[in-house]
Amino acid sequence: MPLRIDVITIFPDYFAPLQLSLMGKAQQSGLVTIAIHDLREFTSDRHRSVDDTPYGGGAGMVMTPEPWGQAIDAVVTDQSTLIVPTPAGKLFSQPVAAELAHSTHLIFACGRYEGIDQRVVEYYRPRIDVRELSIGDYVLAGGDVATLAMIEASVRLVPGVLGNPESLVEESHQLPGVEYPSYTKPPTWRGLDVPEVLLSGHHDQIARWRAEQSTIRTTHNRPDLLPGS
Ligand SMILES: OB(O)c1ccc2cc[nH]c2c1
Repeated sequence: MPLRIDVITIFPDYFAPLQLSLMGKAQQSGLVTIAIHDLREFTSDRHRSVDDTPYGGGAGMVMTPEPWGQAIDAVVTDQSTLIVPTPAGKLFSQPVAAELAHSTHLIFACGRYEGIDQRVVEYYRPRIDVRELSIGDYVLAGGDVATLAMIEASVRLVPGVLGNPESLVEESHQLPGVEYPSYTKPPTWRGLDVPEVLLSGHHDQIARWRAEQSTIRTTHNRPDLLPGS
């Protein structure tokens, strides 16, 4: 059963990259199906409007609930997970990507402006799994880029998508900490040599060096990921 993904957005063109590279191959292989829906197709006024002023005042506009209700109703099943990208959401992570990779149906609701009327989340929460997710502590102009990131991080974990599943084993955020630095040919580049141990053929020494480098890199870049932190 392929993973089905429906993306609802006012900027369908943002998702053209999903036809390229690994994401494109995943769709061609039938492991994943991805459909992009223009929210404005679900409006009923001549201006195809999707936003209005916020109750309670404040700057900006809020996305009105009804187009979202119409759009989500058009694709939702009781197997769906509705994902709403928002800076206010729980933090997306590699474990969350792994969960999504093993889902049946994902619906991404890509908000813009100041976000989507909260009643959309409230309406679907009793009916299906609803997850408000953030990709980090910064604010984008909408949920589209966050959705692209979450789709790519999740789809690459769908069994069969990556040619060599071995490459998943040692990558950052799979194991505690971040991964060791990588090198390839040439052995010397602009006066910089590849660490000698990597050319030694001593696999135990290479494994030890890589574990040390992972710890050094994690300590320097992501001490929060160190075991026991
Ligand atoms: O930074 B974000 O992840 C994000 C997500 C959704 C919306 C909607 C309006 N601004 C947004 C920002």
